[in-house]
Amino acid sequence: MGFVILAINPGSTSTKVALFQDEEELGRKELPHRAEDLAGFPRVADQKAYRLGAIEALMEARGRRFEELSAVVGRGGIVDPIPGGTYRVGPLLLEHLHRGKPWEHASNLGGILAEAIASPLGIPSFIVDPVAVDELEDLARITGLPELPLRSLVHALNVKATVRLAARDLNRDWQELSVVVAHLGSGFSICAHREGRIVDVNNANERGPFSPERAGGVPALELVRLAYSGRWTQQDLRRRLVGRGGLSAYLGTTDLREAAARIAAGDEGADRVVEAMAFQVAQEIAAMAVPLRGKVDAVILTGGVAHSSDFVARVQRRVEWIAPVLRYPGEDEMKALCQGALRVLRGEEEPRDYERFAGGTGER
Ligand SMILES: Nc1ncnc2c1ncn2[C@@H]1O[C@H](COP(=O)(O)OP(=O)(O)O)[C@@H](O)[C@H]1O
Ligand SMILES: CCCC(=O)OP(=O)(O)O
Repeated sequence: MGFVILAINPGSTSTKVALFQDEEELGRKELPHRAEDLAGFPRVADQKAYRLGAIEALMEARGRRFEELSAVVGRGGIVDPIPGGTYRVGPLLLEHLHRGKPWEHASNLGGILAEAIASPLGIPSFIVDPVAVDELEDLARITGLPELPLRSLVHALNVKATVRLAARDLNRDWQELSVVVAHLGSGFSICAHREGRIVDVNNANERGPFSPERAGGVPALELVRLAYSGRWTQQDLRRRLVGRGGLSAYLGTTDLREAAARIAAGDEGADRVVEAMAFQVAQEIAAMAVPLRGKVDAVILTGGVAHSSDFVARVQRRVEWIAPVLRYPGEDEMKALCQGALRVLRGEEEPRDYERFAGGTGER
């Protein structure tokens, strides 16, 4: 008898749901949420009942029952800084997923929804490698202002799943590898991954290259000037930096495919912006070779943008002097969630104890 696992991955405009029998995927569906349906909820956690209803309707429509499940696993969100791994959703973790501090992220709902389904059934609920994973080396935290230390915010779920894939392909143990991983999605996480830990990262919302929807690092003093110009509310400026920055700000689209079509039609401005994005990605990759002391087994490109052979080539020609470039386009976070739950259910890995790490700064 194997395990039946429901995986839930909430994003800002949809909830992805997948059902697995062990590693075998039985089905998956992306449930879209219209902006007007979410607009009535002041806080992300307030969407719990609404999204739960959508998942219940999907299960019913597919003739599946929650009672078949062995466990429910959700993408985890912004909680206290914690090391990577699979965490059982207990009372403190649940409280912190609801709290959404210092800001809210849709993925906080993953653990909340998993717990809401699992708890009445008496089965475990988990989160795996949440965006709050913090395994940084101490030096990486120092920014130049003690009151503004680097906070680790990273696409840890896909980063770690991709390192495991690369290790398999290189015939190595993933916990022995030293690699630079660039997760290139709507936001970019570029990190140094050494011996199983993300020892440095740009922070997908605040530093490093611009991305399809995020501004990345911008001139700090000019940002202060904008913030006090009276032309921006805090919320609007945040949205400009994370959501309407990067490609969106320059080209009015977050879709690299649309940018590519414009370039193919001779748009030199679009070409310049995409080239700049690749240049900044390469710069950040090179920077991440430093914490690895130049001993880099591979540079790994993953995420939706890695589907673009043109973009990969623009980055590759600037970084191939560092190490061989491996490409794992897209992501399979649903599978990664299932695998994280399975490792614990099968006793291959101990579940992590959130209480043990909560309340810390990430330094350990
Ligand atoms: N086949 C593709 N070719 C080129 N770009 C792609 C392709 N698929 C996705 N992208 C680009 O990847 C970016 C989104 O990446 P994705 O990993 O889907 O993001 P998210 O973080 O929203 O899950 C968008 O700019 C999109 O245009
Ligand atoms: C900030 C790291 C997580 C993140 O940005 O996720 P999304 O790109 O899915 O919003």
